[in-house]
Amino acid sequence: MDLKAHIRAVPDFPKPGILFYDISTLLRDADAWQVAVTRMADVIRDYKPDYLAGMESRGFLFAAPLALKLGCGFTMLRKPGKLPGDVVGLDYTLEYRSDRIEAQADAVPPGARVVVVDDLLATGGTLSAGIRLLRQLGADVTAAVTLIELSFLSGRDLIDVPFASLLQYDS
Ligand SMILES: O=P(O)(O)OC[C@H]1O[C@H](OP(=O)(O)OP(=O)(O)O)[C@H](O)[C@@H]1O
Ligand SMILES: Nc1ncnc2[nH]cnc12
Repeated sequence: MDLKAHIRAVPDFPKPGILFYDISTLLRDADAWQVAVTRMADVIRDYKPDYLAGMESRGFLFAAPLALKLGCGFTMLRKPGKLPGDVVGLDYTLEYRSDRIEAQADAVPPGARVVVVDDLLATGGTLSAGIRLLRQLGADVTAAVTLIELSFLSGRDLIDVPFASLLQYDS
């Protein structure tokens, strides 16, 4: 199946000059979503994760079904103020804004093998922050995987673990 045929490119969203790769059209098609998850699972399985960490929010749409399929736990890396209990956070800077992500302090046990999952890699800021936050918790981050990679932004240069994407775009 050609998964790219299920992703809609929307010009000038959310601001002029940005070509937005919209996964809504893929999620609407049960077969396409299933194929995407199955192919991502085939990549992730080799890293033998104990847990998958999903980046809020679109990352959850892949990380959660992948965790069920692979039989591992799922933990959420969330935008600030969403998680109850003791949390650890990390501030990071993107191309034109700064942001913060948080995890529960007991999200994964020290030494756990964790693969970080998101829908899309652009500048790499979000995924790289997720990796650093998990390391603060003592996790062994073994890989990072996304459905989409915007190769022209070279975000993978920021990712210091093995990185794989299913679909690459050059513009
Ligand atoms: O590689 P980067 O430049 O960091 O960009 C990629 C991130 O941007 C999008 O999330 P967004 O912040 O738009 O949030 P959402 O998932 O809640 O839509 C996307 O889902 C990735 O998480
Ligand atoms: N161009 C883009 N399309 C969809 N999601 C994004 N997140 C960051 N850049 C994006």
